[in-house]
Amino acid sequence: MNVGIIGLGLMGGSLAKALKKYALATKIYGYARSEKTKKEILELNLVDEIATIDTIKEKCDLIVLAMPVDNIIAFFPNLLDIKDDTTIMDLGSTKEFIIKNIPHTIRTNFVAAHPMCGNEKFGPKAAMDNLYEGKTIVLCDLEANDDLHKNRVITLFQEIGMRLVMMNAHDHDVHACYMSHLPHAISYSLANTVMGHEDPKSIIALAAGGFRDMSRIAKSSPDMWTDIFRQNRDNLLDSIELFNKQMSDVKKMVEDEDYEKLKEWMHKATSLHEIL
Ligand SMILES: NC(=O)c1ccc[n+]([C@@H]2O[C@H](COP(=O)([O-])OP(=O)(O)OC[C@H]3O[C@@H](n4cnc5c(N)ncnc54)[C@H](O)[C@@H]3O)[C@@H](O)[C@H]2O)c1
Ligand SMILES: O=C(O)C(=O)C[C@]1(C(=O)O)C=C[C@H](O)C=C1
Repeated sequence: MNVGIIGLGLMGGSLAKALKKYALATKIYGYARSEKTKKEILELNLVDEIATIDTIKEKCDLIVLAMPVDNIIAFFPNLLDIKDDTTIMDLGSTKEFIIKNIPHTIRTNFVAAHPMCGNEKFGPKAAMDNLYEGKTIVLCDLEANDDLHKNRVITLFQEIGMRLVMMNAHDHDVHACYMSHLPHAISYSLANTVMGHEDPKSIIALAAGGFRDMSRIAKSSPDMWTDIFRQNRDNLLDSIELFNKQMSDVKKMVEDEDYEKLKEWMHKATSLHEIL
């Protein structure tokens, strides 16, 4: 099968590497907008050929949309004339808004996927070996897909060694909010809190595991995360409200010097480690 990847950053570039490693594609085509990115992608040997959108539509059995979530939606008009047997798949971190915006004529071709793996790096240089192996891939609303498209995507991720989880898009967005989007909001908030208070020298000198762990994802791409927060706005607002309640609870316990209650509250939180 020929595969075309639109957006060759961390996720698209790493998928290209996995396709090569497991010999899952006859040929990998890549599409990028700028000459600089095209050159970078070829230098990194991520794809076999940089191609136009028309060539990708003509040659590819599977087209992967691996760009920020608003750009995925903006790209749909380019795909209205794909062949019936061409599969489209996205890797976006949100699902409900993307699925609502798929033109109905290509709905059966479009498989909504969200790999639960990644890191804070971005751009073609971030592409890495073995990003997907052993990780979870969430596939949403598969009942809307023709068997050909559904099975093509399922087989691909099974061959890479991913764990498949099927879910409806609404539930996905609620869970992805608590597992990923809220943690990013908290990490960005922590980074801004500390940077507004500490100078770079003390950050370098004193930052040990705790701050590094909590702030790592604050280095993630603002372009990517602004789109995610916009698309999952309602769930994010609900989760921030719950988080703020926890912050005011801890503030009150410390203010009141209610250390017994505080310890109980911390014990409850440590029980997360029985699950994770
Ligand atoms: N980073 C993660 O940990 C992670 C994990 C799971 C899913 N995702 C999702 O995967 C998608 C890609 O994320 P990423 O981390 O690879 O981002 P990235 O910034 O590393 O890569 C995205 C690439 O797409 C390119 N691009 C943007 N718009 C384009 C367009 N219209 N045409 C062609 N190229 C375009 C950018 O130039 C960039 O190279 C996003 O939708 C994101 O929500 C990310
Ligand atoms: O591990 C990280 O650093 C990530 O940001 C990966 C991560 C997350 O866990 O939040 C980020 C976005 C996703 O859509 C899925 C996974």
